[in-house]
Amino acid sequence: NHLLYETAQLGSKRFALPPGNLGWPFIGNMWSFLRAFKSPYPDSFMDSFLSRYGNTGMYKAFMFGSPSVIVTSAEACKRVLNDDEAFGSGWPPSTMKLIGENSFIGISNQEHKRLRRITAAPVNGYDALATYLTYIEKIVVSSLDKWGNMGEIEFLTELRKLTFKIIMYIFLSSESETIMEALEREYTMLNLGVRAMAINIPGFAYYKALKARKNLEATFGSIVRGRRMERERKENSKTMKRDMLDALLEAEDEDGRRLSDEEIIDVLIMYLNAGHESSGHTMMWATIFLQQHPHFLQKAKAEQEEMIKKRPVGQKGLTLKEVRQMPYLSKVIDETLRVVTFSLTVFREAKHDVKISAYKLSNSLLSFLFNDFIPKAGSFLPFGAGSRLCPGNDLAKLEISVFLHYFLLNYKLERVNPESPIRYLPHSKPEDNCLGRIKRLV
Ligand code: HEM
Repeated sequence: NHLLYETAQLGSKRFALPPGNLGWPFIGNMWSFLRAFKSPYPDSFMDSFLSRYGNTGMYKAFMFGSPSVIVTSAEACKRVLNDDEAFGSGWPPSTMKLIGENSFIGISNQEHKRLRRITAAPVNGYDALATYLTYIEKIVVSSLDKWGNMGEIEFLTELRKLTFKIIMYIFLSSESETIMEALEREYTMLNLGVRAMAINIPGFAYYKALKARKNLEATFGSIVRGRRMERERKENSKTMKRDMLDALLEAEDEDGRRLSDEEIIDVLIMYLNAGHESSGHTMMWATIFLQQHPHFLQKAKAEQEEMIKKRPVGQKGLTLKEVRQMPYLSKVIDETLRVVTFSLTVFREAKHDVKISAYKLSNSLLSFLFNDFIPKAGSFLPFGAGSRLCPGNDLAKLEISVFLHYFLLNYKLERVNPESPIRYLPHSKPEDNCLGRIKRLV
């Protein structure tokens, strides 16, 4: 179920703002938000609005430094996500500083459209996915094999490295372990700052995140400059392998303007972040949930075994057609996405006052996915909707399906602390990063 927020220009004319409260001076509702999300009951944050103001689906609040409206009903969320005329990106300035002013959350709708055109098909198109499948499969098989021999591992940490390798390969053709490990560590710091209070003082998460951002900028900067030089040297070489960085370096607008290094760096920082955290966490949760429910695990495994039996003799590995015909596994992934709600919030800014239901919304807005889910067609939006629908949705489902295919057929996870408490920020995960052993089935 969806829950959107909106920053409101207080002082209504024709319509009333939704019910709610603006919390404490300066910090608004952030304290109760952080308290709830650092407790075992994150839902208590929204529950307090529900119990005080009723199930109106929209609530006035003060979040992330702005007066806001939280929108919780799927209907209202869809209205907002699909109305580009009334709403633009509205992420808090503190987040923008971390993700980049030239990234998709900082640029005009027109520029956003252009960069989506350049980047979406090469990430998510059928041909692209068919090409990536071979690489994803290779890396999933070798990673599982390696983890099987490693003893105790932080399963989530390893999965994040795995998904990071995949997105690095797609964008930069890079397979260098050292670069990857260093970048991955910086991303962990960056993300801890994204939903923290924007306190830029040594020791605070946001301060460390800004430092991580600087390091990411420096590394990507040297990668972009290096590639420009390499391309100049090999100007006419047809044998050069092309990846997303080449596409970004070649892109021109109607006036022949090319993207600057700064613009490319921000797009890379954003894509590589969005493109690995989410799928890594989803792989872990799907594995945990399946193991907690052996009946569903057996059904999911049986589907994979059945599929392999039907394969033509001589076929090695998965085909894209097979991956798209795993109805049960696909439901397992959807259910995981629904329960886990990886994208807790998205933010939008109203360009002018907008009336939704009986309420006025203005300024900026963000969405939560909420857990009192009443199944209704069109109310499940794990990848968002409208012009900012996740451009990596098919890639994500492909990665997760390939991983679960090989895991279910050959491995099991033995957790060290199956009752480990859960952390909800920046993303839900067991506190011990799912410490355990990956064991090969005999
Ligand atoms: C389970 C995995 C994933 C989930 C749940 C997820 C979820 C989302 C959601 C809800 C949005 C919409 C944000 C908004 O409306 O402001 C989004 C946007 C985005 N996602 Fe994903 N995502 C996933 C995987 C990926 C992958 C693999 C990539 C990389 C290719 C990716 C790249 C992006 C980018 C670049 C955006 C910004 C799009 C824009 O503003 O136009 N995501 N994602």
